[in-house]
Amino acid sequence: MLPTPGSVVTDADALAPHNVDWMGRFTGASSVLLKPRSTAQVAAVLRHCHAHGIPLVPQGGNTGLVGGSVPVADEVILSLSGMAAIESFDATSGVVTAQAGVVLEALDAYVGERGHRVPLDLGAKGSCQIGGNVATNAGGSRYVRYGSLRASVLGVEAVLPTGEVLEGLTALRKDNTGYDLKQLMIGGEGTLGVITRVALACPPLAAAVHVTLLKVGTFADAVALLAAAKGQLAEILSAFEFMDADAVRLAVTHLSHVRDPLGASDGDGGGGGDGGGDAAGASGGPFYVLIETAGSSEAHDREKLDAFLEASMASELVTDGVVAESAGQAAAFWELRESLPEAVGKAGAKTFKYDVSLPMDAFYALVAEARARLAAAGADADVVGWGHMGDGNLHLNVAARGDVAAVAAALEPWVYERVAASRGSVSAEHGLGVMKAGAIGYSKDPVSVGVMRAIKGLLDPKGILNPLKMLPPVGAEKAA
Ligand SMILES: O=C(O)CC[C@@H](O)C(=O)O
Ligand SMILES: [Zn+2]
Repeated sequence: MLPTPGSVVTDADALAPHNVDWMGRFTGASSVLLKPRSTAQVAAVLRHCHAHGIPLVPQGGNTGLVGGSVPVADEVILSLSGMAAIESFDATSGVVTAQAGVVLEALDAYVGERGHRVPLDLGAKGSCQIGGNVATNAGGSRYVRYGSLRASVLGVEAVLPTGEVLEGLTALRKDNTGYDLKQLMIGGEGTLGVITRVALACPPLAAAVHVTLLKVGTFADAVALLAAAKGQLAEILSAFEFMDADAVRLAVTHLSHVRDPLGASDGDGGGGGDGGGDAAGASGGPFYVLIETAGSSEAHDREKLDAFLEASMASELVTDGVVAESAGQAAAFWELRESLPEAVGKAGAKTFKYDVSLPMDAFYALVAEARARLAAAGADADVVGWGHMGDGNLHLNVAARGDVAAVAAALEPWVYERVAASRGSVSAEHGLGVMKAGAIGYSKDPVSVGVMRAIKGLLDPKGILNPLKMLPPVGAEKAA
């Protein structure tokens, strides 16, 4: 099969952005990128690589945060960007079938024009691709409403490391015939197969969407607000996003286009510096909560939201808040929330990121303890927390300056041990990639890791597909 023009890239400048992740933290040294246009071409590449023992790394939008989509050494980069067709849409079921390289935002726009929405939304939507989203089982801010992609992805076509094609592109809602093999591809981080096409169930577009930004004084109040939102907003709740005051401060300080709509009225003294050991700083308060509702009736939804807000104000759970009165204002609230990864990246020489699931009683305690630990170590760092609180998913971020090695030593393995002690997950939604492969043992028992290794060995006997991602070399995992 002759390569089509542009499907083989060897020019060093053209390769450079594919050899490094977007945060600039993981760099590989691949000398070739392949850009197949069809499943048959992907299969041909994998057959060849399998026969000759050539390692390769699948790459979508390369927006991941754990170094999962860049080479560790000189693996061939297999880009799915050349497979970006939306192939079909079923107006009755809302099922869209698309090739792996379709950009999430483009897919959402396509189904949006047809009265539906993709059940996944995240900050990187402008460049991440649906194949990568499925391969990493990306979470994002609509998870609280639509749940994991594992339920919304109805079918997956994937090429196995041997070059065989797993023909799983069904659009069936129910299918209990045999093991559900597509689940190995969803969240498999490209270690078991290369996803080439997906069938995704998209819920109806909401006729009424409301976005509100609220401020609460303590983390306990944020927890109570979440319970109230789940109870009172119920089926129209479509996002419950949490940000601490220091995260918001970093965004407005480092990003000129971002504003804090509640900033001017910050009269409770906690929103200023990064703590310095005072009580407000140690607790991290105040906290911001972005709530989105999405439903079918403007009047009904607004009535529900207003009743919820009145009750929350009356009970003094909420100290301040604003409801977006235009689409532009709603977008600005989301911009504040989605700008946090970029903001924290600008605040220090090195950013440490921990994407964890924790029970509510340990959720913000992790941020507060990390802050106290680093202060005690004399570190020059901003310690901030935000996340998808409705799903128990915290993003602990540390922007470190000065002696970053000392910061690393203070954080690891302490963070992982702390999460394991709470029976949390050390990888809630970003995956393990190369960054956290060695930490798998903090969240999975040895028997589970052994079964994972056996599956990997069965499907990829030569270990060519995305090596050193997700599963560390035998014996290299740290125990809980
Ligand atoms: O940068 C992070 O830690 C989280 C990124 C993303 O998952 C988010 O929810 O903002
Ligand atoms: Zn997230």
